[in-house]
Amino acid sequence: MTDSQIKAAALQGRKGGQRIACLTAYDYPTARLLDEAGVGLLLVGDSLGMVVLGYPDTTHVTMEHMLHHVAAVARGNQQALIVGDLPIHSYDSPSQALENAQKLVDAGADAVKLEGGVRQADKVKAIVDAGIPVLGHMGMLPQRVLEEGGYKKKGKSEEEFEAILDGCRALEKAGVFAIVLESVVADTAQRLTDALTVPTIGIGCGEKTCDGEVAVITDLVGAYPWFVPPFAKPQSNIAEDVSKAVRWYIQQA
Ligand SMILES: Nc1nc(=O)c2c([nH]1)NC[C@@H]1CN(c3ccc(C(=O)N[C@@H](CCC(=O)O)C(=O)O)cc3)CN21
Ligand SMILES: CC(C)C(=O)C(=O)O
Ligand SMILES: [Mg+2]
Repeated sequence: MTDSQIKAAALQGRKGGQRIACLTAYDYPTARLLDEAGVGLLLVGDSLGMVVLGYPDTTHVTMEHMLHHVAAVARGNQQALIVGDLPIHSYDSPSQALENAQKLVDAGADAVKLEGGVRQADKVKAIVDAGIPVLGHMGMLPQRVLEEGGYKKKGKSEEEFEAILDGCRALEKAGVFAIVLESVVADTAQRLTDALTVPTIGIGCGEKTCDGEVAVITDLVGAYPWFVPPFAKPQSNIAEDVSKAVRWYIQQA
């Protein structure tokens, strides 16, 4: 087993046990701070398109963007498992998915994540068969925000629960080591967590309905005040600190 596979398997082994705390990171200083604080999984999310690059959503993110930020995060990290998001249209076929997953790994990622279930199972299998760990992502899929006309909660009906479960089961079968559940109503997220053999990692799924949590680092520290999802629980206000420091600087210059 490679180092990356060992780390992914260790996280997978935490199903129902020690909780999994994950955060996004997009640059060297943040990766270094989070790794040194003991975060076990650093996600270089395509959310960087919004909170770092200023695009209105994640559909503008390219492989070039991802490679640039994965490399920076890898330079700041020692212990954590680094997961790189495959951006929209970088995994339209199994061969393209594998080629781009390998590029993320060459840039410093240990694993990759892609959005969707049944339709993506063949891509996941191609990547896993090549020895690269894959994290699944179900529920609300931000790369489909334009088709869906917004960010909508998922898993509100029995049919939606069944559809998400089918997708998760296809991902499990294809070999993912865990699955991110995004914006799934709390009781559905809990039922999915109970039904699956791999750990679930929740965002916007309520309190402790999953085996772990992931958050966008700028939401946690209050560094991007212009788009904050309703479930964010900011623990500091970096935006205000920066404004204050800069106003002081202008004043005394
Ligand atoms: N800064 C930031 N934080 C994130 O968590 C995040 C991003 N950006 N960009 C990519 C996606 C988009 N995310 C979002 C965006 C909006 C909602 C939201 O408005 N949720 C409502 C939906 C209610 C409905 O069903 O209509 C909610 O109440 O949860 C949730 C997640 C999560 N991701
Ligand atoms: C919100 C997480 C799960 C993500 O995919 C991202 O940050 O891009
Ligand atoms: Mg993402």
